[in-house]
Parts: sequence; structure tokens; C-alpha cells
Amino acid sequence: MYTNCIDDDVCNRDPAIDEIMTNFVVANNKRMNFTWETDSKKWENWENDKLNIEVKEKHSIIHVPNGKFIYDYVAQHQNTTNYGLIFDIKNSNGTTNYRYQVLYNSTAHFNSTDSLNTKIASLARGLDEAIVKYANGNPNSNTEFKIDLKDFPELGFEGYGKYAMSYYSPTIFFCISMVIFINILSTIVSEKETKVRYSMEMMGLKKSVYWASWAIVYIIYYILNTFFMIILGKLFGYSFFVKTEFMVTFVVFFFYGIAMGSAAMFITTFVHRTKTAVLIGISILIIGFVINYAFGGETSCYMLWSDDVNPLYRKIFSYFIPFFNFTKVFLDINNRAGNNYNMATAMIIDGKEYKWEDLSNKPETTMSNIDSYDVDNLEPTVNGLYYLLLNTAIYFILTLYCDNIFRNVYGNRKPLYYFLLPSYWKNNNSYISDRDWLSNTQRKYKSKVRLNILDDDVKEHYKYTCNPKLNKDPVKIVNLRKIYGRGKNRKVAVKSLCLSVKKNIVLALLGQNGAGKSTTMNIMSGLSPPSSGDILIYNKSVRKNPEAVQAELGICPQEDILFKDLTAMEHLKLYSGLKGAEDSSELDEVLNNRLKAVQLYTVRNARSKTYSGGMKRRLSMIISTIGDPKVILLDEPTTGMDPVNRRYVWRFIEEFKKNRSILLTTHSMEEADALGDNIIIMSNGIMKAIGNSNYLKNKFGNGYHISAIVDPVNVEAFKAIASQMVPGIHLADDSAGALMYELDYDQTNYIPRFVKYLDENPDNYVNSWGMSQTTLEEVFLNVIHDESNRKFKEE
Ligand SMILES: Nc1ncnc2c1ncn2[C@@H]1O[C@H](COP(=O)(O)OP(=O)(O)OP(=O)(O)O)[C@@H](O)[C@H]1O
Repeated sequence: MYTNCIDDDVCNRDPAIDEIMTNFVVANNKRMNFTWETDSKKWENWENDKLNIEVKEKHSIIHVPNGKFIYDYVAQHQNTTNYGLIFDIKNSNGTTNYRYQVLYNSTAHFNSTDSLNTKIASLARGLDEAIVKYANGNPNSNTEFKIDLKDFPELGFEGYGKYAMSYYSPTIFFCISMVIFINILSTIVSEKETKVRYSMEMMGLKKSVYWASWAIVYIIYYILNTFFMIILGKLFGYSFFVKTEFMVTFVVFFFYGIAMGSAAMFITTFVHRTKTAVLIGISILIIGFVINYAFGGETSCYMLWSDDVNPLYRKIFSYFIPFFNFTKVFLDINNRAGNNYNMATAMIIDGKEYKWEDLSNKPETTMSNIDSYDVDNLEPTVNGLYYLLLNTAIYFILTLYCDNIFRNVYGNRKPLYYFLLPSYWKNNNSYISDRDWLSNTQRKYKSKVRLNILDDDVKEHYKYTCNPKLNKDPVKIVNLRKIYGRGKNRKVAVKSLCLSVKKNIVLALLGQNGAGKSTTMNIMSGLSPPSSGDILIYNKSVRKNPEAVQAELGICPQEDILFKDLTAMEHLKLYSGLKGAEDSSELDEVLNNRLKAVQLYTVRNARSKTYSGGMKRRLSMIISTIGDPKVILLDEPTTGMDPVNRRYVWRFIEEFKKNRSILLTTHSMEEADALGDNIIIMSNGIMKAIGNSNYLKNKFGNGYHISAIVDPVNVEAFKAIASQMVPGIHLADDSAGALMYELDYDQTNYIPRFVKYLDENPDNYVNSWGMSQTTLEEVFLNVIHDESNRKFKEE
């Protein structure tokens, strides 16, 4: 294109220049194959019809209004113009200056090395000849030539935005989907960490149901996320979304989402800490980002389809790495529907429609001239979608499998071949007779303690527990042992424990920290596997059928395992549902009554995160009663509770024990005294004492204490009277008239007479007096500090 105006204004066409250009065409037509564009009207209204001139012929020459036009035209029709000529012919003092500027496109012939050398030289020579010819026709003028050569104006790459979206989309959409990926990791792992999940499992939630429910939740998330991305893509006018049929984009993003979701679920099976899970999520995000970024381009993405690459690698990537498949599918579609940059012409090529049927085609490549992959090896796009579905299935099956075979936070796991066991497939509620179980368990799991070094009552209880003729109790623990850790870290937490629990009683388990109480409870509830020994609850073995045992149990664990956003009532309803109770008005009434019993009724509709520690404890306690279990395990149920509410809970437990067996651990001697029909004192994993409160006080305590303050002059006389009233009374302390007597339980009969004397004080010897009974705390301290017990060693 040429013009005679160097400035921006539209100026009159200069016939001299037309003549020069005519000369040029005539002289160079054959050599350069130029055509002459005559329809100059096209540009006359160019301001209105801006730049819509189409240069139809490859080598046409047209006149345009001015230099700015050339600039603008080039900007909008990149690489379709070879040269711009701006003439400036001026007369001064009889000399005509022929000045022209050649703007040339140095990149139009990308693969050519000739654009500058011959064509420009040829053009300049042709123009000079044309000017000379014109000037010779005007013999009166002197002529002067001036030529400027310039590259076309440097233009910003206007298509970059569109193109960048196409190029970086796999990375961008990978990152968006990673938000849900990381959310899955943190949510599911935090349910493990806070043990909420195990609490639900104890209440009857099946693992498969647990995973299926999360799968449904995340499928919904991914559907919403997919819609969101498609709407966003369309709103921003990205060619990929605009040109591709909705169902195609939906399926691509949705399949990719569920494949990543499934992979996230798999990861949660071997991670126990939320922080670790999030860290893994972020690491995968970074790795995936790099891979997607690297694979975003065609050459690198299709690289694995090169003949040089072992197809096995391709398969491994396809079967196990969702974002690899996603990038391939995305690129396949994007090659057609997206705005692509054509390197050969340095142009952005607008995307074409992409339809559902196109999925079964092999991708249209844009760089097939670059031999980094073999086009024939490329699989149809739809295969990538199949691989994504395969990824989803593989990871979901692995999730279900690994969740069973990897240790949970309690160290429990199933054998690798668990799914081959008949018990896995049939509802194994198999009843085991007491006799068979007792003899088998004792044969299989030998006791590691010598009975003769146990306390007599404990020994008797061990014998009773293992006697199939006598022991008809619903709960039996035989030779139970639990070892944590190995080598230096080895810790025997429970040492060959034998214990049986009757119906209608509360058995209180006392012991120092680390005595093995919670371990025993965790094994009973099927959470933690025993190292040796077994537990039989209503003729179901914890080893063989923990799920069936859990159906008989209600558990209040040591830590409150609550959903912070659920209310008390919602918790009770949720767990009632898990226990199989139908939602009914009767159920509501039962639940309300229980909430009333522990003073939670008024806050039943408040979220548990707003509860105080004591309120959470009471809720956990009530949850353990859901489904009317026959055996209830209460691990320190009243910790952190004020004395008033503790008494409400005690009353509730006392009433609830009818027809049930309740096993309670506590550090409160008062609680054990108030609730425990039978009390066991444990130390270092060993049962040290067993009996009811009075029996233990009698056996391990010092009976009653009677103190009296007597005037020093009357001390001897008072001592004589005391010895006469309570034969064999023991004077524990005598200092300056403050006398302290200890009375055994077999001296209890003499107490009323002695108390009457002290109260009436007929001899006026006594200034003041007091009486107290041995507390359970004293008993506890006596038992665990007992020297003979200390000598006890596990063999
Ligand atoms: N998961 C575990 N890994 C290693 N050791 C453990 C584990 N759980 C418990 N132990 C150890 O086993 C012993 C018994 O612990 P357990 O929690 O049963 O005691 P406890 O009587 O319930 O104590 P507390 O009254 O403090 O709850 C302790 O020495 C404890 O450190």
C-alpha cells in the first residue's frame, strides 16, 4: 500500500505518485507479478468503514489515505501486507525532492531468509526507476532522491490474552480443582484426627457407607464447580468454552474433578494428621502445576506419544495420574476450539466448533510439522475421558481397600486378604458359646502372669472369669494384653487382664494415669486390636466380630468427639439414625427426656461448639446411651463437670444401669464410691484389687478414725475408758491431749456405745471430738503403694 501523506490527515491524492506507481507496475509486473488495485473508493470512507479493506490478491498495490492508515491496517491485519510506501514529493527552488519511506514486514516470511535482501532491493530499484521515468517526463526539474527503510511499526501482540488463556488453561483449571482436592484431604483426615469418624463407626456406620456418603457430597461439589467454571469461561468469552459443546466441557471438567477427588480420598487412608494432609495437597498442587505448565504446550503434552517413548510409561501415566489425562483431553479439544497461535504465520487462529462426536476423533494437532511426537500414536480424545473414569474407579477401590488394611489412629487394621474371609461377606453375628470361647481363648492366648502373686480376690476373680461353669456374665475379658511400640519404645499397657462384668451393675475402673484403663476400653470397643487375649460381649468376640460387638455397645470416649456445627439434638438424631432407630415422636420423647436428665434440654438446639467442657461431656455421655445398648463404656464421663451437674449425671447412670452393664473409668474416688457396685483398682496394666467400696475400705483401709481433745490431766483416765468401751482399740496418735484412735471394721459394733459416751461426755473429760471413715482415696493410695504389689512383675 502506498500514500502521499506522511501526516495523519486525509489529503488529496497526488496524481504524480499514481503515475510513479503506474510506472512501477508496468515495469515490474512481469518480474514481481503485481496487480493494480483500481477501486480506490474503498478507502475514501475509510474513517467509517475503518480498515475493512481486504487485499484479495497476494501482490496488489493500493493507494491508502495516509501513514496512519498503514500503521492501523498492519495492526489489524498482521502479516498480510508486505510493504507500505509513504511518498513525500516536494519542490523547492526548482528542485524536486523525491523522498519515500519503505515500511516493510521483516517477519512476514518467517521461514524465508530472503525478505530483506532481494525483495526490498528489488522494490527500491523498481521505485527509483519509476521515479526517474516520471522525472524524465518533466525535464524542467532537478531531482533528488531520499529513501528511508523502516520495519513495520512494532505492535503489541493483541491476541496474546486470548492465546494465553488457551495455553495456560490446563494449569488454571487444574489449580481451581485443587481447591476441592485439598478440602477433601483436610476434611476427611481431620475426621480421623478428631476421631469423629471412629465414633460414628462405633455407632454402626459402615466404612463403605462412610466413603459413599463423602463421594456423593464431593460429586455434588464437583458438579457445582464444573458449572461455575463453564459459566466463568463463557462469561470471559474464552474460545474453549464458547466453541465447545456444553456436554463436552461438562464431562471433561466433571470427570477430571471426580478422578482427583477419588485420588484425594485414597491419600486420606494413609495420613493421620490434618496438617500433613494439607502439606501433601499443596505439594501435589505444586507438582501438578509444574507438570500442567510443562504439558500445557502441545509438544510436551504429546511427547509421551513419540515413537521413542516406551508405551508402558504412557499407560502408567494414563492409569494413575488424572491431571495428565486432563491435560491431554483439554489440549485435544483446545487445539480445535481454542484460540491458537500459529507459529508459521505468527497469527492467532480462532477456534472452531467442537461437538460431542468430535471426542471420538484423534486430536487435530497444530504443530505436526515438529517431530516430537507421532501423530499416528495419539489416541482419540474420548480415551482420555475413559482414563479419567478409570482413575476414579482405581482410586476409589484403593480407598476402600487401603482404609481397611492401613492402621487407623488406634493401630487397628484388617489383614491384606480381608475381603477373602467369609466373615467379610456374610453378616457374621455368629453366637459363640461361653464354654467354647473360654476354652479356645485360654488355649490360644496364654496368661503371662503367675496367679500366685496376685491379690487373693483378684486371683479368685480371674479363676471365676475363666470358669465356664460359673461365669455366665455378659462381658468377659480373658488374658487381655496390649503392647504398644517396639524395642526401646515397647510398652505393655495391659498385662493379661481377666475380668467379667455382670448385668445391672456399674463397674468402676480406678487407676493412675497410664494404668491401662482407656486401653482396655478401646479394645472392648473394637477400636484398638488386642495383642493377645480376647473379649466376649453377649457371646460375640471382639477379635472375630468387632462390628457385632459394637452393636451391643454404647461408648463415651475420653475425648469429646462431637461435630462442632451440630446441635445436641442433631447429634442424638444422627447417632440414633446410625444405630438404626427410626425418627418418630417416641424417639423425640426419649431423647428429650435424656437431655432433661442431664440438664441439656434448654440448649438442645445450640451448636455444640458453643458448649462448655462440662456440657460437651454430658452430651457425649448421652450419646453413649443411644440405641439402648446392653453394655456401656464410660471413659471419665464427668471430667470437668461441676458438682451439681455431676450429680445429675450420676443419677442418670444409676437409673440407666438396669438390665445393662456399665463400665466406668474415673479419677474421682467420690464418683467410684457413689456409682461403683464393684470397683477395680488397676496399676501398670494389672488388676490390683477388686470388690465393692465397703469391702475395699475394710480390706485396704484403716476402718474408722475417732479423734478427741482431752485435758492433759484426764488423758490416762480417758484412755482407760476408751479401751474398756472398744476392746483392742488402737491409739494411733497421742500428742498433748489430742488423741487419735483407729477402729477396724470388726470393731464397728462398739462404735455406737463409744460415740454415745463421747457425745454425752458424763465425766467431762472430752473438750471436743470427731469421727471419720477411711475414704476410697486412702484405699486407692494404699493399694497402689502396697509394697507387695510393687514386687509384682509380669513374667
Ligand atoms: N497409642 C499408643 N501408643 C503408645 N503407647 C500408648 C498408646 N496409648 C496408650 N499408650 C500407653 O499405654 C499406657 C496405658 O495408657 P492408657 O491410656 O490406657 O492409660 P489410662 O489408665 O487410661 O490413663 P489415663 O487415666 O491418663 O487416661 C500408658 O503408658 C500410655 O502411655
